[in-house]
Amino acid sequence: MTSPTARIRPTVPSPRSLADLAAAFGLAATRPVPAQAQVSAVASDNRVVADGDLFVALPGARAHGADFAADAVRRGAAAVLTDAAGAERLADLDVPVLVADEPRTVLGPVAAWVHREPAEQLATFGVTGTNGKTTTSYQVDHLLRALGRRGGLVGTVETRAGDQVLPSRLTTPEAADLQALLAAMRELGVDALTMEVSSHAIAMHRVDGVVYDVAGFTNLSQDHLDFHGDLESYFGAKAELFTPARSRRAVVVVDDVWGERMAAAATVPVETVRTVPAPAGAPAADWTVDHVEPHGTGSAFTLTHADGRTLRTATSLPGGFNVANAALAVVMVLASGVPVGDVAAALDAADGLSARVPGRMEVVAPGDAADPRVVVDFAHNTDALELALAALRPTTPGRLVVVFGATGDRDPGKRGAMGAAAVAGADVVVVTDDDPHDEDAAVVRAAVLAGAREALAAARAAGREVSLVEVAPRADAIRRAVLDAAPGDTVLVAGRGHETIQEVGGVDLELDDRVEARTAVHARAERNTSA
Ligand SMILES: CC(=O)N[C@H]1[C@@H](OP(=O)(O)OP(=O)(O)OC[C@H]2O[C@@H](n3ccc(=O)[nH]c3=O)[C@H](O)[C@@H]2O)O[C@H](CO)[C@@H](O)[C@@H]1O[C@H](C)C(=O)N[C@@H](C)C(=O)N[C@H](CCC(=O)O)C(=O)O
Ligand SMILES: Nc1ncnc2c1ncn2[C@@H]1O[C@H](COP(=O)(O)OP(=O)(O)OP(=O)(O)O)[C@@H](O)[C@H]1O
Repeated sequence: MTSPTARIRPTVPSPRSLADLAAAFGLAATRPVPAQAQVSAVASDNRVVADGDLFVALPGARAHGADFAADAVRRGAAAVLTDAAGAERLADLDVPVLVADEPRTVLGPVAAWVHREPAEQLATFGVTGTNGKTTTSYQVDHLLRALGRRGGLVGTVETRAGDQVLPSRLTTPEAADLQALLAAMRELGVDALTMEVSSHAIAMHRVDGVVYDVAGFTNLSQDHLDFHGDLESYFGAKAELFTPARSRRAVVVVDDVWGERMAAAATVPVETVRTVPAPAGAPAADWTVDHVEPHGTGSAFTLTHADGRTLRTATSLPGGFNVANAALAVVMVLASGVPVGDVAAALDAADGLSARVPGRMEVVAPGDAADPRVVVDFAHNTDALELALAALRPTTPGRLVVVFGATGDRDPGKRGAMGAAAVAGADVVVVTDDDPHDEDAAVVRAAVLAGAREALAAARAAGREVSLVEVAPRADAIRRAVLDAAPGDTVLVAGRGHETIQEVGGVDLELDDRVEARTAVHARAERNTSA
């Protein structure tokens, strides 16, 4: 995770009275607030504080923000908001200090207030779910731009505000940064915001202060249980998004039981989308997808509402799960009130849902008579890995090769399952490193290999020959997989997608799977020409 050094914020400050802020939120101050005191923006990290900011010093797992308040003031912070413990440490600070019981729970509404509720001046779309948030949000933004809107995008890969693009640190930014970003978008003339809403963000109040016009749910499967503890808590965190405090309408994919439960749990109007044949007894969905057919590198499909509205379009991304993402994106835009005829016309003009999503089923080499196809994907949990392999199998005449690992310091429970999923879905399994973080990479690989080896016996009993190798570091694994593959094979490099930094033992190493894969493809070409 790179340190924050910059953030997108409005260029023209529009200060508000600190005394009015304290009154509006019932915040006590450690000393009287001067009547003329003003704040123009909010920051919760001293490293991005600018002149006139309110610095919010949050208690955290690794530090208390109060430790950074003096530096924040040196950088121009005009006031501090913190909890009682923080206020005790800041008795000598020479700016006003406001006190809240739970600064994290007021941070979002306070930042929205300071920036004059920017989310209310944008059409806002939020996407949550274990997998598909990035892909779906890119498709929503693509469709909104095709409809002539000036789209803003916030998510795992990047933050786009008008023509400003900044790489992302978090999938969902902290509330102070998010509200500054929304205010900057408003200033730039952006009129529609699409963003990913992670379950961490909901649980940590990062999106408090935003009520999404439309909130979408992709799916839920095992991930992030190291943070949420169990699936029910993980589900509960996501369900919070589909309440009046956080959204006005919900669109829920009901392809799995968690989707059905989410549709039932939502306390805002819900439109359901079913993209696979309904199991017996399942309630009818509002929207259904059928007539799915191969279309270029992806699929064409028909979306039909129970009231007869229908449209046919396509996504350029492979796999049934990308039909689900595309259908969700279309229904989210329809749910915002855009007539189906306008959406259909925009899709026709924009070649369907054809957003290129960095590191999501990104084709590095198309494959030809001399070389294998090489694809880089972000699949980094069991469900995603299974689906990514299944998506590539039908267009792989030769062997399906997968190069992947598991993240260190996260969710050890999913490592064996990922190893097993790789053996079940591929012909050649290369276990390597993902982002080890501070964990011993060999220990992580061993856990993945253990699950793979167990599945190997079952695969061989079923008559499938699967080869399993361990190669580290990751760059060598990618190179070896590409050099050893044959024409007609597909090499899937999974887990890191768009990422360009690998965190190993606290050190940020430059590593981009796409660059490594491309280099290996060129090495094949040189080997073939010199042969
Ligand atoms: C579990 C989690 O989300 N923790 C986040 C949380 O950490 P924390 O509360 O422990 O804060 P801390 O690091 O102790 O710092 C305390 C306070 O001091 C401030 N500080 C800290 C250091 C400094 O130099 N200056 C400074 O002002 C911090 O901004 C913070 O307000 O607040 C920090 C400051 O914003 C975040 O950096 C940190 O995200 C960590 C790095 C993280 O890895 N988060 C991941 C798990 C995450 O949020 N992932 C989801 C996506 C998940 C998915 O779907 O894949 C995401 O939305 O990105
Ligand atoms: N609807 C889906 N169902 C299951 N798997 C999916 C779906 N959409 C994408 N995937 C798989 O999950 C991976 C992650 O997709 P994407 O980045 O769109 O999801 P995400 O929720 O944003 O992930 P993250 O929160 O980690 O950024 C993809 O590379 C693909 O392998």
